[in-house]
Amino acid sequence: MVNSSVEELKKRIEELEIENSKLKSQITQEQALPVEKAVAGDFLSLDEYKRYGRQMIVPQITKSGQRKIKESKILVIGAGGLGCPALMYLVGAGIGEVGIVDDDVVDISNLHRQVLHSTERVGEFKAESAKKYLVKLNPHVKIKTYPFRLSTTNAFNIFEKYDLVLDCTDSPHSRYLISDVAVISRIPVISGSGLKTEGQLTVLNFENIGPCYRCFYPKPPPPNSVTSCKDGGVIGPIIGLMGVMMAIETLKVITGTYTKENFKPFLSMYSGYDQQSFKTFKMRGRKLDCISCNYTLTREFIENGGINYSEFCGVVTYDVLNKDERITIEQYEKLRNSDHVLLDVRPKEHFEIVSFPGAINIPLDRLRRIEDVNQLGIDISKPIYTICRYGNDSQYASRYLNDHLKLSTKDVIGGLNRWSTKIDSEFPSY
Ligand SMILES: Nc1ncnc2c1ncn2[C@@H]1O[C@H](COP(=O)(O)OP(=O)(O)OP(=O)(O)O)[C@@H](O)[C@H]1O
Repeated sequence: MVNSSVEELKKRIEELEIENSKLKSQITQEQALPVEKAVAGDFLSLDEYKRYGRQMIVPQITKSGQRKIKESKILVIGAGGLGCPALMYLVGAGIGEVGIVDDDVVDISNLHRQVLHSTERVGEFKAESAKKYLVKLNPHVKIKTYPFRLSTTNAFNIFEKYDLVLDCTDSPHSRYLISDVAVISRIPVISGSGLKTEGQLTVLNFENIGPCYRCFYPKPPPPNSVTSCKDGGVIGPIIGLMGVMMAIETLKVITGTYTKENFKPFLSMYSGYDQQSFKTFKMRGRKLDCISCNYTLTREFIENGGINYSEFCGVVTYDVLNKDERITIEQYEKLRNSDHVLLDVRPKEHFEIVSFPGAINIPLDRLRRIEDVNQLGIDISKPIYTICRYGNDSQYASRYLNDHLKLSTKDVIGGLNRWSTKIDSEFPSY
C-alpha cells in the first residue's frame, strides 16, 4: 500500500515535470513566434489596439501619433539608471525600432536603480540584459543591441539608422561625442542626468535649430570635477524619474508636440528633496560660434580622430604622487598593527558605511582647507598613511599634506576597494 502510493507519487512527479517542460517550451515558442499581423489595411494588429488603446485616446497622442511612434527608430545610449526607465516606457509605448548601446556589464551596485536588470543577470552585458526584459514587455518592438562603447569611429554608422537619440550616459566626454555626432547627423538628442537627489533634463538639436550640448557648455568642466554616481551616489527613483521624463520628451518630439515654431530651448532641473522640486529655465538658441552647430566639425574630422574626447574633457589619470610616496595594499597589510596614523579622506557618509578601526576621517575637501598642521589633530610624529575608496583622493590628500603642510605621508594604492579584493574578502565594498 505504502509502496504503491510512493510509486504513484513518483509517477505524478514525472508527469508534472513533463507538463512543466512542455509549458516552458511553449513560452519560448510564443516568444519566438512572429507577432500578430496588422489588421488588413491598417498599421496596428488587434493586440496593438488593446495594448496602446489607453494612450491613443489621449488627445496629445491619438491614433496618428501612435503611427508616428510605431514608425520611429530611437537609439538609447547607456542602459543604466536613466536608460532603463526610459527604455521601459518607450518600448511599452510601441516605438518601432530601438537600439541599445552599452559596453558595460550588470553589477550588483546597479540594481537599486537600473530596473531592467536583475540579480541573476549580474555579469551579463547591460544591452543584452535590457533586451531580455524588453522583448517580453512588448514583442512588437524590434530591438537591436550594441554591446560595445560608442566611439568616434562607430558613432556615425550607428546614428544614421535612427531618428532620435537618448543620451543616458554618465560622463562629459560621452555627452560631447553624442551631441557632435547628432548635430552632424541632424538628429535630436534627449539628454538627462542625475546625481544624489537632483536631476536635469533637456532636448538638444531639435529640428537642427535648437542648441546642442556645446552651446550649453562650450567648455568642459575642470578635469575630474564631475562626480559620478559611483562616487557621489544617487537615489534610485530620482534618476528613474529623469529617465521617465526623457521618455515623455521623446514622445513629444516623435508625435509632433514640439514644432519648429513652438519649441523653446529649455533646461529643467529637479531637486527631489526640495519643496520647490521642479524648475525650468529658458535657454538661448544655438550659438553662432558653436563649432558643432556652425558645422566647423565634420564627420571625417571626428572619425579620423580629430577630437580626443577624453583629452578634451581632461580625463586624467591620477598619477599625482611619486613612487616613494605610495605603498601597496600588501605593504599596508604588514604595517597594519604598527604604530601609525591612518587618515581616511573619504566623505563622512562613506566613512560611516565602513572604515578601518582607528582610522581618522578628514574628508579631502576639508583637508585642503587646513592651513596649519596643528589643525589636523593627529600625531604627526608617527608615520601617516592616507586612504580612500579607490586610491584617487588619497593621492591628492598626500600631495597636499606633503607640499603644503610639509609632511611626508604616503597613500595606500587602490584604497579600501583593493583591500577587499586582495586582502580581506569579508571587508564590505560598496
Ligand atoms: N560612450 C559610451 N558608450 C556606451 N555606453 C556608455 C558610454 N558612456 C556611458 N555609457 C553607459 O551609460 C551607463 C550610465 O549608467 P549610470 O549612470 O547609471 O552609471 P553606471 O556606470 O552603470 O554605474 P556606476 O557609476 O554606479 O558605476 C553605463 O551603463 C555606461 O556603461
